[in-house]
Amino acid sequence: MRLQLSVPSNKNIQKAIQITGSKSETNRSLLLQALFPNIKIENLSNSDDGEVMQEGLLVSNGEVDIHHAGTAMRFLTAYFASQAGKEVVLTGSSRMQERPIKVLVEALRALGADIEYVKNEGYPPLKIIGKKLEQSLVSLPANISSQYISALLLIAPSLKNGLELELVGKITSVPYIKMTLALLEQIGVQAHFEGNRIKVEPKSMVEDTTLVVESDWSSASYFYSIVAMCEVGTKIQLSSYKQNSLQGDSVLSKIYQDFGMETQFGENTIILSKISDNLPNKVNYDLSNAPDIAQTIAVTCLGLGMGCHLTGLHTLPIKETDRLAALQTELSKFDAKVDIDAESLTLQPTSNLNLDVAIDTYNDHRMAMAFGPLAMRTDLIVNDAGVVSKSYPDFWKDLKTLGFGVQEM
Ligand SMILES: O=C(O)C1=C[C@@H](OP(=O)(O)O)[C@@H](O)[C@H](O)C1
Ligand SMILES: C=C(OP(=O)(O)O)C(=O)O
Repeated sequence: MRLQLSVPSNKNIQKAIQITGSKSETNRSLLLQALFPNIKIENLSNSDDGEVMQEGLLVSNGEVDIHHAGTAMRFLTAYFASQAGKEVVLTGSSRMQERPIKVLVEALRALGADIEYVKNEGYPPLKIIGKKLEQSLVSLPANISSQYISALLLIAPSLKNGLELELVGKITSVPYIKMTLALLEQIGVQAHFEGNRIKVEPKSMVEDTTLVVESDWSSASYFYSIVAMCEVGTKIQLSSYKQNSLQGDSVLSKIYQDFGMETQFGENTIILSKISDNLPNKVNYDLSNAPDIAQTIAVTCLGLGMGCHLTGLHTLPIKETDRLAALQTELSKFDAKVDIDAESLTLQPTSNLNLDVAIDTYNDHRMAMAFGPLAMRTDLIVNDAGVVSKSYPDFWKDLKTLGFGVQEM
């Protein structure tokens, strides 16, 4: 699907949008529910990633294809490895077969798991023969993806002696690890995270518990970007959100103050308001705790004619696409000057944006959604716009609700 996007006729938007549950919280909650069936879940994500996780958890034998879903790949690897009697080949899209998983496989093998690489050493697909894992202490690198750590923590309470992890190197994407621990706590599992060690106690049964998934803050980022590019006075209400979020991307409410915005927290809602046009020329952020909003912020800066220096982006090259390279290519189509290195991106302020640029999306939902808001500033085309379904299938419909022109070509 190729979409032509154009600016809303009324740039002073006043609308309300309901966003579905966080895909990160959803996929964790689903795994916990598979281990402890008396858990109930509310406000599940309607994303492709949530669906493949749900379907994957139902399989006992045969092939499980999780397509592009990193969390499903990593969480299900740990799940199947720990389930005696299950035997699967866990595979994914061609990009998933390029996303590394060795750190997790080696940690699980050290705990006693039976996992083999079907094609290339260190990458999916994996043949997993489920076993009762007997070991309870393992050490693993923490600087590549926090998802390996969350995967181990999620199965930890179901292991006979629980689990103790020693994290080696600088820990990346820390809020996602804390989210996992917070969900364990909500179901009554005891866990401690201090320095580079995490210990999770075993638990054979949990009380009846309902996990209420907060809506997705990474999805909210695109509305922050839209409001930032609107007239002063614009307000968009999003639900269902809370001030004490488990999601690190809720840092958006602070970051977007730099773009002349304010976030008001109500009961279950946030209202994003544009309150000032007085903006700095350049902003700097370390996004090692919130890597998924890097694309949104870079495009907001482009749209507002601001520069930015974004650091802590060392995980971006192994996500749905190499996001650093993809950002550089696509931002440059607007005549922007962009420099990247292994962990940072620098965008120079750009005043005149090229017209009718066609954005390539590289099978990456966030490339499509990050550039969508730029239609506030210039008409543009988004190629393969259907990629948004990975995390936010209703994205284009919601943009239409705000008055954007969204035309299939
Ligand atoms: O645990 C999670 O739910 C996630 C962790 C992050 O990955 P990394 O830890 O690989 O940075 C993030 O980018 C991803 O979208 C979701
Ligand atoms: C990196 C992402 O997802 P995953 O790693 O779960 O595929 C994302 O949603 O931005």
